[in-house]
Amino acid sequence: MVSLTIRRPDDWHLHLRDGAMLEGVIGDTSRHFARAIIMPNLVPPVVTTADAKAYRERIVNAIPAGDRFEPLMTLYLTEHTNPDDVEEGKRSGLITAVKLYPAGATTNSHGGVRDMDKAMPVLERMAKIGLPLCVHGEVTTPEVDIFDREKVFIDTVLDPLRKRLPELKVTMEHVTTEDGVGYIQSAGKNLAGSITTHHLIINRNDILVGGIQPHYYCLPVAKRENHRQALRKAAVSGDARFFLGTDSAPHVDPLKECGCGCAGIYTSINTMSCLAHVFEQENALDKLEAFTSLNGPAWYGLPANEETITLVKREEPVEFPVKIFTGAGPVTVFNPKFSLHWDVA
Ligand SMILES: NC(=O)N[C@@H](CC(=O)O)C(=O)O
Ligand SMILES: [Zn+2]
Ligand SMILES: [Zn+2]
Repeated sequence: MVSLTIRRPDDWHLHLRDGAMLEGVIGDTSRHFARAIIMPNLVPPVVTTADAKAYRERIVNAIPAGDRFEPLMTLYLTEHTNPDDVEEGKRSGLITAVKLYPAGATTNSHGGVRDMDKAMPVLERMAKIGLPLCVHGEVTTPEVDIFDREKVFIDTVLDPLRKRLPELKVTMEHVTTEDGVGYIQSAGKNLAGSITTHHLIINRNDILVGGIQPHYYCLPVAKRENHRQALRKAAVSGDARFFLGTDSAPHVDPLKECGCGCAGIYTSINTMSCLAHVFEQENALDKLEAFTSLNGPAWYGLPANEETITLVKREEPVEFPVKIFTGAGPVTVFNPKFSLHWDVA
């Protein structure tokens, strides 16, 4: 039997939601992952340190007995965010990053930033105290084609911001294009990127060919095959600037399977099996640990986990449920469309 032991992984971009959904999904992450950066796009969003403290408590209370899991909290940046509150959040150890959602870019982002100038006082403070900015890197201008939103964001928002504030550490989250990969590779310092599990596996055909496939729809939307290939190369390269952020984003099926389905793919439960498969296909199983367990902590200035997990390759396919049933309703699990043989022992 083939097996692989790596340091316990972390997820550097995760949606846990709240209430019954939180209770229904958290075990799928805490089973394998030691830590995760928790996205703040609740309704209403997590905007102050006090909000984050209360949300953290709700998360900790939902962790299944016996699991060890540390939620790393983020604040949702608005045009009214108070720099002192942000600094207090970092100093107290509660806040790991601040999240920029351009207004309207994705699920629950209407309270995000419209005018970057208004966010500058907070961003300047973050640069000063060494607090990273996580960005959903898409413009929302209606003239820009949805498949070009990431590239245009880099050219018109991210690059100018980084020139204006070179000391600000920026994580480009859920990178989906070769442009994003190239921009990160060419940046001198203070820029890294997370890559999701599903963007290593699907391209835009999976959403649109043979009928519209809502469970492959997420934002940023999956792109052409050449972009998927660029993401795979970056993920398996060992380059310390790329690490896993699953962007596992549960929505109940009725909200995805309808006339205006929302964006988000649920991958927490089978992410490690999918990733081992992808890294093996790329002849790069020796780079899996860097991607899931080493590069992320190094970027966020945290120690790598001491505990390990062992992945084993089974003869028979490992079966995952088609859906999980949460108290909020059913959530369809990401189907990679190949059989999975790698299992976390
Ligand atoms: N990725 C998604 O498609 N959806 C995320 C939001 C986000 O990360 O952009 C969600 O909260 O559902
Ligand atoms: Zn996003
Ligand atoms: Zn997300």
